Amino acid sequence: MPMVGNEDFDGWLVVVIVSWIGVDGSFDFDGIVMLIGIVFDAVVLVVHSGAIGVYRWMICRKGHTAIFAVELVLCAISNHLASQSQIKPPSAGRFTHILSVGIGGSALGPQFVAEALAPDNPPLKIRFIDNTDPAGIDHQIAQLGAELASTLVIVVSKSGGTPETRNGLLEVQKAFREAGLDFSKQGVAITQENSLLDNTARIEGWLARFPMFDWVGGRTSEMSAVGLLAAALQGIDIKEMLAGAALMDDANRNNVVRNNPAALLALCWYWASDGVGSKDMVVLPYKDSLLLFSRYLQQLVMESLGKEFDLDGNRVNQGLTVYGNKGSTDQHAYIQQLREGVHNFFVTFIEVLRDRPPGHDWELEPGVTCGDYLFGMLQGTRSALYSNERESITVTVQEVTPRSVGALVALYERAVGIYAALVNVNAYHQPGVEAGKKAAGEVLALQKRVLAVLNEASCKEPVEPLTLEEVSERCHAPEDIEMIYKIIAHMAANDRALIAEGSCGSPRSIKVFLGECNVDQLYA
Ligand SMILES: O=P(O)(O)OC[C@H]1O[C@](O)(CO)[C@@H](O)[C@@H]1O
Repeated sequence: MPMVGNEDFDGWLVVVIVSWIGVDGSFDFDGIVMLIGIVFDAVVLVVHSGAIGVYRWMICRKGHTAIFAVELVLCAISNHLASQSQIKPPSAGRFTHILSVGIGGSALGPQFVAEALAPDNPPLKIRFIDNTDPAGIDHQIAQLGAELASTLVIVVSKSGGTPETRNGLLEVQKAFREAGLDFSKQGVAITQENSLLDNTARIEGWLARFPMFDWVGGRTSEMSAVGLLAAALQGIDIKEMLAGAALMDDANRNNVVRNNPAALLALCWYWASDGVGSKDMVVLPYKDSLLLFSRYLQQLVMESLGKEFDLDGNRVNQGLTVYGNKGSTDQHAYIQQLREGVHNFFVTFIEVLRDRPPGHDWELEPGVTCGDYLFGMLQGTRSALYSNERESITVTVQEVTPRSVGALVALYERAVGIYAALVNVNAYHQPGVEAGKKAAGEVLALQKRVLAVLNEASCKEPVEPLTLEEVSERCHAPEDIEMIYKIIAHMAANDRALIAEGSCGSPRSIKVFLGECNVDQLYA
């Protein structure tokens, strides 16, 4: 079990300990050395392509335009914070809450960092709307209750046009109207200049707008305004986060691969999954505050690496599946299968050495603390997996601080870039997501046609309930009959269509109509 690592970066520690089972129990370091050229060519290429969130690398290069962009955001955030005492909601003494509206890369980083680093009693408590689930949105708004009046709403969307985020915004604005509040006095946008969201915020005169730059990817945006504004408002030291990320970036520029954490990590992934994603990455932080790290990594890794084609246009269907929750909790859920079942994974243990802040520990039995149990569970699971030839990587941090979290974010962002270069895919686009978005748009368009047909039949005297076949024929979409059934079942469950005969459990039995005739034909 070789051990390689980078130690003691200015008071904090990141060690990558790699345990693996080669055929002969060893690792081929010559193999790594041969890969350095590829890795570093790739890193340079990636940086030069500008298609990234590797802006910290750019910061070091004085004179690069990116430095101005990044400093602009930091400056805007600092100015905002400096003047925070003067910025008050119209109907409350001060802001007490943040409601962050965004999805994917515009939510996962801030969620992870809030869970990892927000103090127990932050100056502003954060909540998230990260879906277009009406009940989920209602829940967040209901939980805020009267404190909506002292809530800062941060709407985050790089593109400024993501439907879920737009819907969240519209729902929140409705809640503000119903509470008699002026949303524009409490709304902040983080988005690309001139996006739909940017224009909306500008025209409606929102409290503030922070820019997001084209070269900052959504899933690599935690260290941009996306992550930093919310973090700063929660009282998290964002300069320390940036310092940790910068230190990690420095380390990752080291062209001795065994001293380069991101290259090591990427090579471990490559080795463990045969460079084709043959094994899943199970991420197990042994620390409650890092619970959301695996969810954050799931997008970072899977959206970046899960690609149909490589850069030469070959169909490769690449990717690395990521899942995980936290240890030792997961030992009582699925570790049984990891130890003894199908061997289709490798584990990443995230180990945190500091159990509690200094002076707070106590021994719950002679010589043993609660944290010692957590430590023992991690080490025991790691050894048990190893003894059954299950590979694992251990990333160790001294403690969970803004600095180490910044370093972790940078470590994985860079590792993803390097791995993408190794397997020759573009880590910085997501063409596959478009297919689902397009199909969702088509479903909504079909729903409008269904509504128009049902409306017309419901306006007849007497009302004409229709079978599914009749609806699909009148929609000129017989091939979409299954989707039409789904649409009608959904509308019926929400009292927006009525079942005259039959039941949704037997699609061919149903006859459907609308409860009322809409003479204005709004659905057409
Ligand atoms: O920040 P936006 O543009 O709203 O996008 C949110 C998320 O949607 C995606 O584009 C995928 O649909 C992600 O890459 C992104 O993080």
